Amino acid sequence: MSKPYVYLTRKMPQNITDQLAAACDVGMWEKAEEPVPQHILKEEMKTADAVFCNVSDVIDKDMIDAAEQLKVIATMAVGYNNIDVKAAQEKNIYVAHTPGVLTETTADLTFALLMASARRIPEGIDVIKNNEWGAWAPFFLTGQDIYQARLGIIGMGRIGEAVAKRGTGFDMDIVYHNRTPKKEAEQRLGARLVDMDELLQTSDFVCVMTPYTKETHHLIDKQAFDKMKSSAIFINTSRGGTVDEEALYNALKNGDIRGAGLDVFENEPISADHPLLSLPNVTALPHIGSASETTRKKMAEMTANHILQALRGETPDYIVKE
Ligand SMILES: NC(=O)C1=CN([C@@H]2O[C@H](COP(=O)(O)OP(=O)(O)OC[C@H]3O[C@@H](n4cnc5c(N)ncnc54)[C@H](OP(=O)(O)O)[C@@H]3O)[C@@H](O)[C@H]2O)C=CC1
Ligand SMILES: O=CC(=O)O
Repeated sequence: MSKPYVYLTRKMPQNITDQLAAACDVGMWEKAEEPVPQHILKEEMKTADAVFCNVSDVIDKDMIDAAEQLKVIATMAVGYNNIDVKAAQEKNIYVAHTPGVLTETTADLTFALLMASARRIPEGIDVIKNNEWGAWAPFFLTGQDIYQARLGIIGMGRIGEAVAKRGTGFDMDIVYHNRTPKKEAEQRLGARLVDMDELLQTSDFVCVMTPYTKETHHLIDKQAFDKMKSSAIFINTSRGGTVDEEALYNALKNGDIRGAGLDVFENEPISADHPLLSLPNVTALPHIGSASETTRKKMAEMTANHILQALRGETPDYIVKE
């Protein structure tokens, strides 16, 4: 009997392909830093039993409908907005993802962005590298205090809570907005549920940690920036689409808010000539929230394991339920 066929959309380490090869025939896009072209992925999906994908692969209804024997789409990510989950469910195809394992690593990066933006660290680095460091000056590169500031978290889920926990170490006053209250987090972190307007109007740091859905598309728009304090710093490590980037650019340019720390963009990779990147008060990173070696290895192992589970006829440990 022939083995099931799994297709990996990026080059993965040998231990991962070995793990899969013990039970499957393995096909792989051999480049680690370049996504597989859509037409190749669609062709591979027609005959694959399993797909090992990531945040940059768009897996739409057409591709899912054309798949003849697909049993699982396993993404090496917690976010799955790039996959048409409904179309997969209609064909009883599992969509598996990697929640939890990347929570602390992503919270670390989110807090790093917050600190870098507040204390103008990229600008300081540029000053040194460009040989622009003159005499000590009383108000040179003065930033914003983090300790005892108000941290507003939109989307108090796994990562939101982990960011809030870091905030407690800085004696921050934590408020959050969610569709459902998080009583346990409130007690543990001293966080307070507020409505969106109060969060936007009173927070020193506004941090978005929701998934990207129809409901959160451009959740942070011109009206939202208008409500924020002119000293507010906006942090986004969720998905670029939760924010209207043109409104963000205008808010930063006009001084409606003080700065932004961004790990995600509407179009990734963002082009170097994107207007947002011309602003000194933007700290931008290339979607590296979960990018520690340990965490990425765990995510890859978890993804491979989900595939093996589905191909054995078991339900993968973490499937998306919508
Ligand atoms: N930059 C990076 O590299 C990474 C980015 N991410 C992003 O972070 C996201 C969150 O991950 P994780 O914390 O594990 O997910 P969770 O599902 O644990 O948390 C998401 C939270 O958002 C809340 N939420 C959902 N919709 C809304 C809404 N419309 N308004 C307000 N709150 C909302 C949910 O609560 P409720 O439903 O009750 O409202 C939930 O508490 C991922 O979906 C992904 O997009 C994740 C990892 C790395
Ligand atoms: O963006 C990364 C993810 O895991 O989601």
